Amino acid sequence: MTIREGQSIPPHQDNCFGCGPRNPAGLHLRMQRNGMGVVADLVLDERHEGAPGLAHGGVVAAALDDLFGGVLVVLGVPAVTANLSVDYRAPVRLGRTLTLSATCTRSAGRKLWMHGTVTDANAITTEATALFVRVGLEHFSSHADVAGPPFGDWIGQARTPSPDGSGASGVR
Ligand SMILES: CCCCCCCCCCCCCC(=O)SCCNC(=O)CCNC(=O)[C@H](O)C(C)(C)COP(=O)(O)OP(=O)(O)OC[C@H]1O[C@@H](n2cnc3c(N)ncnc32)[C@H](O)[C@@H]1OP(=O)(O)O
Repeated sequence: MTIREGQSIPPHQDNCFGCGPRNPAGLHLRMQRNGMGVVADLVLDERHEGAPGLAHGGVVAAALDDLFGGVLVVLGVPAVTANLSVDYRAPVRLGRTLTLSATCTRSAGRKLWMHGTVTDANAITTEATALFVRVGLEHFSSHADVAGPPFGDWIGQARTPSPDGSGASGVR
């Protein structure tokens, strides 16, 4: 599946907590391709509250983690989060239109390094880095049926890992 610049990223699957349209407890993220990365707007509300009037940090981390998963769709690389590190620079307020962006900064072997930010009115509130590790399709198919759309649509066309684990185009 080729996703053009500005085009919507399909949900990982309909019930994904981050981007699935069917998940009633989900964030319903809608991502678009931005270069070799993705961007999304997000408004958090009282369902996502931690301190009064502010977003729970775990929710913000989950949103960025899911955006990294969107970058994988752009790259066509099945991978999972091995490590996620979040710098909370400023409180994230509820009811604001937040801009989230994520990209892959580097890859080597099976490893991909991600970087993402949350901004509110152009000020960075949150910055995250993550290590993703490329996995075979059986990582997903051994737990559930992943043949159907939308998961199957794009994961079925993902490149199988090359012997050296490389193959993520557009990443260093
Ligand atoms: C086509 C697009 C597909 C998109 C995908 C859909 C996403 C779906 C939704 C997305 C939603 C959002 C995303 C989610 O929510 S993903 C859900 C949360 N993540 C998981 O559940 C992952 C669980 N963990 C595992 O399955 C395994 O531990 C993995 C697969 C990660 C590695 O186990 P595996 O046995 O396979 O590999 P390895 O142990 O030989 O390690 C390999 C290399 O990695 C290095 N390493 C490993 N761990 C760490 C670490 N913590 N810090 C630093 N380094 C680490 C390791 O040193 C080695 O390096 P090197 O020695 O080679 O240099």
